[in-house]
Amino acid sequence: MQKRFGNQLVIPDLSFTVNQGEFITILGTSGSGKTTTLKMVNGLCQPSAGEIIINGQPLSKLDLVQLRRHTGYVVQQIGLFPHMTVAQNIAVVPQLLHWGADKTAHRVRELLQLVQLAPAEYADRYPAHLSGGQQQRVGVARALVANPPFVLFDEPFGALDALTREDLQHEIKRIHGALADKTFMFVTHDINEALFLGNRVLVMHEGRIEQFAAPAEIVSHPATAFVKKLLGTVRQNQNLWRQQDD
Ligand SMILES: Nc1ncnc2c1ncn2[C@@H]1O[C@H](COP(=O)(O)OP(=O)(O)OP(=O)(O)O)[C@@H](O)[C@H]1O
Repeated sequence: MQKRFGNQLVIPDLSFTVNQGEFITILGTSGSGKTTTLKMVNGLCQPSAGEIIINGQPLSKLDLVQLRRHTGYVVQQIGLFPHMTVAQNIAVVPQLLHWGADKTAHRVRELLQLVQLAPAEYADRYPAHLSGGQQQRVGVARALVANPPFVLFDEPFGALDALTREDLQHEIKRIHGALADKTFMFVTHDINEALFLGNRVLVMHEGRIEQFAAPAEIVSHPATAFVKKLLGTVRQNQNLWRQQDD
């Protein structure tokens, strides 16, 4: 597919296939088109040319309710409604889908347990009374509530401190493992995060794919000069720390 904003060709040519149950990370520098790609998969913006096919069906043929069922979306800015409790925030999509009160309450409890926020303690709190990491856990619960086959993450841990971030990286990997059939697509500009989380990593640069492969393959056989340079930044950091130790 292709994406153009005005006369700016942001994504000249992008084509890839994701299998059900994969955890794909999309790694790239700022402005490489990662968010735009995710938004096209989510139906929030349309490709200028080309098509996204889900299980043989073009995404453009789905209506709004089908789209909401089809994807969960977690973003860095979290976007929890401040005047709603944690439980009410998680219940937004069930309300849109007209679930009954009992089914919704049961599902909210189940999700809070999955993201390891004790329902008795957290269900009735307001977002302002949660840490950034806890808010992101609620964001993940909200994205999973309607059991979508796809869950998209746009730099969800970007604003968190290093330890909370590491904690949530392990959590999200555990959650993906616990929900065996779900497809996760996770945008990040952090190479360590991309290599740790993804079973395959899609490396993007200027709207094109530089490499789409398993982390071990990327590390041992970087396909392009750009990928080599990215890997080089990790080694450079390691060298920096070593110098600090001396
Ligand atoms: N609605 C829009 N109108 C015009 N240009 C846009 C729009 N959205 C994105 N762009 C441009 O498209 C390019 C890719 O943006 P995108 O947000 O997809 O990059 P990204 O890889 O996610 O970057 P970052 O890591 O900084 O979020 C950028 O040059 C951006 O300025």
